Amino acid sequence: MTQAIVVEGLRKKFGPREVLHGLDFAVESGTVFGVIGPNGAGKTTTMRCLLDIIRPSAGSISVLGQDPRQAGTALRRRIGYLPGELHLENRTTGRRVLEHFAAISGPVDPQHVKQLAERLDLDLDRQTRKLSKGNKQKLGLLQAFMHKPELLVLDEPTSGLDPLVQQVFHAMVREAVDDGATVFLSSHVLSEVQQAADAVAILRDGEIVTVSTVEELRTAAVRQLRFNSTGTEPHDVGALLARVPGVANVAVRELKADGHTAGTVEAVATLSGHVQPLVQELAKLNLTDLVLEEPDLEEAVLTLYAGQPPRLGQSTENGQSAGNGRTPGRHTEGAHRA
Ligand SMILES: Nc1ncnc2c1ncn2[C@@H]1O[C@H](COP(=O)(O)OP(=O)(O)OP(=O)(O)O)[C@@H](O)[C@H]1O
Repeated sequence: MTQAIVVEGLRKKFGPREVLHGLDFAVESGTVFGVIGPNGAGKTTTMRCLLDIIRPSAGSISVLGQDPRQAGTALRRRIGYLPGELHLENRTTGRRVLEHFAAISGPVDPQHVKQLAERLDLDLDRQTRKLSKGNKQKLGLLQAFMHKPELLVLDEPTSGLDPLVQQVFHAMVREAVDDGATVFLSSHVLSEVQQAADAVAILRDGEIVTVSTVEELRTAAVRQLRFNSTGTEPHDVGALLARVPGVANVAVRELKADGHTAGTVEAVATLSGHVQPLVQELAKLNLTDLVLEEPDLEEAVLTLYAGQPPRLGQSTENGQSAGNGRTPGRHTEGAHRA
């Protein structure tokens, strides 16, 4: 697999203040890579460096096999960029804006533009000054996708879009990837990224905290567990749960007993990590009810934002993910509460 983006040791200073502290990551071609981080983490700055809108203070960047600082407009044409804020002239229409961008980005099929506008439900003949925030965002998306670029760099792409249009956007991303494109997108909330991304990098204060797949975040997150069982004493249920790795916060109580037979035992606990060891132990019980809730990924990410250190020994001295954070597939268990 080739790599559409390779970033090594990326640093950016604005005046004396460094806001990116040596980022290392790579994005495999034909995948969706999401960067999430709170406001001010450095997502936009990273994207602007990739596009050579601003220049890094140190480090190297390769985009589609080229150094953006050398490659100029030829590389720019192969990229579709949605900036965080699209600056539009007031006295023009969406159609004129797209014509302007098409002149820069190269040949655009008018039929494709028409289809995208229809899917996004965007009136291209409306004056841009009359466009709502969501409609401006649609126009921004349209100009990023319209020339079928090899790489899409999308800064907070779902911002301002209603849920139906967000679904259209996710379909557009899937289709672009099916056609071989690579997508690099940012968000400050995981829920927007988790639907689209193969790999997620969490950026905090100009450093990558972790790069992992959504599946790994899911495994690292804490789930609530609740079940009822019959024919077992509460302390036996408690002992059984104590044997399961990742189970914590256990509370067991007997719901009813008739004096002759053991009643129903209700257990609540939290689980972080893999479910299989739990399932093996639970199979020994006579369950009458079982709920294992969806993991709270937002909470897992917020824990990482809050600066809880990684737990799997993957952190290097300078706080970055080990192995350059390059491989989707590594993760930390910083999200574990148990
Ligand atoms: N041109 C600039 N001059 C000075 N500081 C800047 C400039 N651009 C960004 N910064 C600072 O760099 C840091 C990172 O900003 P950046 O916009 O990259 O964050 P972000 O993760 O995209 O946040 P947001 O979600 O709020 O857009 C912030 O502290 C910001 O104030």
